[in-house]
Amino acid sequence: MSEPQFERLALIGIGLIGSSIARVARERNLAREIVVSTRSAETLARAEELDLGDRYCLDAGEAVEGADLVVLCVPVGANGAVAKWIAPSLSPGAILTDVGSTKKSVVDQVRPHVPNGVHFIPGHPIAGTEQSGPDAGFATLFDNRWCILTPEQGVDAAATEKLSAFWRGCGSNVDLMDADHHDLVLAIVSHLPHLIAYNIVGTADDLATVTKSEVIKYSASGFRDFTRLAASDPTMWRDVCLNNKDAILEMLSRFSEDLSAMQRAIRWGDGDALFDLFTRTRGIRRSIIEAGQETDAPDFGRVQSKTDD
Ligand SMILES: NC(=O)c1ccc[n+]([C@@H]2O[C@H](COP(=O)([O-])OP(=O)(O)OC[C@H]3O[C@@H](n4cnc5c(N)ncnc54)[C@H](O)[C@@H]3O)[C@@H](O)[C@H]2O)c1
Ligand SMILES: O=C(O)C(=O)C[C@]1(C(=O)O)C=C[C@@H](O)C=C1
Repeated sequence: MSEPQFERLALIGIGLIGSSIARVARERNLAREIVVSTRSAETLARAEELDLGDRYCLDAGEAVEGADLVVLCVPVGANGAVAKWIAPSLSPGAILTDVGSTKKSVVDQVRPHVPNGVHFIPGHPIAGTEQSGPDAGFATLFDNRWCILTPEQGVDAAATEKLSAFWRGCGSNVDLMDADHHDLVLAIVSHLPHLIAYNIVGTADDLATVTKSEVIKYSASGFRDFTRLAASDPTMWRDVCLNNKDAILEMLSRFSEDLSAMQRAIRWGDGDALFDLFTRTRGIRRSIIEAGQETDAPDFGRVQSKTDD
């Protein structure tokens, strides 16, 4: 087996994403030592039971001491406080990154705390599930998925390449882009679908005629796909909404316009408009499958694992 790329990997936050990184890093020898830190003693104990790391610390500052790679795996709104906490303990030359679903607000929160000589390179693996907590992770989560890095101008190119190689080691393809562009793209491909799912499941639940038992009984239909997304972690998605406000509002307003156009086509019996749209969207699904971006159908049999929040 080849030498690990990093001597000491510190994971701050050990939920779905942190524990998946721990598992893949261990399995593929990406770091010589893995240090795990999270804010609750109960979750940390569970991480230890699952043998996710080599050392476990409740103190995030202690966890990052001597680490050459530090990955923040906490809800996006928590990154500023964590960065402030760990900043005095970061080693010169270390790479500091994160996995947050939004990028501009993470940069704004973290950047002011980054000491000179530490390479801060924000990141986002476009891979996940509706589950959370340390039990939910798995080593193959990042296989064949994209990981987007948003290095700021002037960041050390060798550090960016080293982090890219780490994510390739995790199984991902890596793309680099600007943080604002990331937030706009993710608003449409990830954030809006989740908001639509939360909304449709909420609407169904509010309807007096659709009782909860009927929702469960008939949910082998398309509705079930929405319930999976709508089961995603409330803390994570609250933070995504609050931290990508402008791009999400822009996409919601475009979506509302298109929904009104569809409403109009239905009202006026414009079958051609509906048929053309449905044909276009079917083509998009087919091209995603051809590009190998769609793997298995969602596994509804997975057990819901718990998180500490
Ligand atoms: N779940 C996904 O599908 C997915 C995919 C890609 C990226 N992300 C991003 O990854 C990050 C982690 O998500 P996850 O799904 O692993 O969440 P998770 O709920 O499974 O784990 C979150 C971890 O952060 C810790 N934490 C929570 N609040 C904290 C706080 N205020 N201070 C310190 N630690 C705190 C928790 O104890 C837990 O260990 C988020 O920023 C999310 O946007 C999630
Ligand atoms: O597949 C899912 O369950 C996800 O929600 C994963 C998903 C996505 O929207 O694709 C969710 C948020 C992340 O930031 C990245 C990935």
